[in-house]
Amino acid sequence: MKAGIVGATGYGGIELLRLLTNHPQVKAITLFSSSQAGEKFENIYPQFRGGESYVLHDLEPEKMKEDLDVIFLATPSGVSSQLTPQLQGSHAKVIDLSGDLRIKEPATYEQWYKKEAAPDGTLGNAVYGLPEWNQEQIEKADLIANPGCYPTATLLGLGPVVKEGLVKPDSIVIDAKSGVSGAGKNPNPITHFAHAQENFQIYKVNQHQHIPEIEQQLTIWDDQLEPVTFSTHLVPMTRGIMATIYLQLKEGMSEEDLRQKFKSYYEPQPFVRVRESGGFPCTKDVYGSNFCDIGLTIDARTKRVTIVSVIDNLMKGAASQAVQNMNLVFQYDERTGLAPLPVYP
Ligand SMILES: NC(=O)C1=CN([C@@H]2O[C@H](COP(=O)(O)OP(=O)(O)OC[C@H]3O[C@@H](n4cnc5c(N)ncnc54)[C@H](OP(=O)(O)O)[C@@H]3O)[C@@H](O)[C@H]2O)C=CC1
Ligand SMILES: CC(=O)N[C@@H](CCC(=O)OP(=O)(O)O)C(=O)O
Repeated sequence: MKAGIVGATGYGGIELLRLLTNHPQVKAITLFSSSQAGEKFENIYPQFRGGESYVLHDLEPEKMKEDLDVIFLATPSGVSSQLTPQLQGSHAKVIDLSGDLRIKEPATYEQWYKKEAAPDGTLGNAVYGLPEWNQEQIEKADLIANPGCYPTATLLGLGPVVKEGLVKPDSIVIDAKSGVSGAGKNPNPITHFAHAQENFQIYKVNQHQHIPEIEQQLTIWDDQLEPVTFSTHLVPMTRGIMATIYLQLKEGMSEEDLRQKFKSYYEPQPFVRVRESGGFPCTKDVYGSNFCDIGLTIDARTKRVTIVSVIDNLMKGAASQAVQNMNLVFQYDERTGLAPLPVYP
């Protein structure tokens, strides 16, 4: 199979290249760059020296869709909405890592992203690529909207309780934290080292663009749910997301019964690991891997449920989830090429 990566010089693109070079079904990889075509990849990222040498290519949608079997778009929002329509209509499958194709309602996308939405024909074809919950649709898809990093951690943490209609509709609060690589390779005033190190900052309060993505999936599972409170914080670490989720159940339930529900949903899933009683994951438990680890408890005093869900934002939150989706689309075992265990410490 021949794969292409657009935005290969970005953080998501680099991780895709690392994964695809170790994928047994991928025989050729072409890298595209909007700013550095003609440059050798290893000259920009010397850590890739010693392996295959890649030259960055100009984007030529007509040629790309004829030559390639799968095209990953690891580009900022606003790119895929314009580029994907030009890539459709061939045998090539497209997997978009940006937020452009996740929100079904164009006006909602435009409200939260402040950008023009993709055309209806493109949005209508895009399948939300959360493999643990959407496998059947993904297997038939030509176009995948790879979930956002925060939504991946949040939705995997909420799926088993929301899908069964167990949650009080107005009770969900999501307190999320991310490492700095979540913001991509270009520093801004918040992610600049001198500001971010030894600092802890809340940002985009009640305005984060992942809110509509999270609510869209939650209301597919339970249409009675009301808007959620979702807060994001920047942590001075390179990778990792922790979503700490608080909610109330409609009816009393023992912690063990709740844990059993999570286990029965996720036992068949190779990349979601549910902790035993008293166990809560930290971000280093999944660093560099495609795992999502989940811990949970019920407070005996308040009856509130606390669910903790961690992922590596560049892996399960972006590149490795995209490869998991590619595996499902091409009918490979979904674990293919995703062997890496977490890097620790
Ligand atoms: N970082 C993360 O943890 C996650 C990121 N995402 C999403 O994935 C996407 C990629 O993120 P990330 O890799 O972090 O971002 P980066 O900013 O690190 O990289 C994006 C790359 O896109 C390319 N690019 C920029 N403008 C254009 C353009 N107009 N046309 C084509 N290519 C362009 C650039 O490469 P070049 O100049 O070589 O073309 C750049 O290296 C984003 O949409 C992001 O929101 C999703 C989940 C997690
Ligand atoms: C730490 C940090 O800044 N993270 C980014 C994640 C952006 C992202 O992944 O954006 P899309 O999924 O919408 O493409 C943020 O919170 O905006």
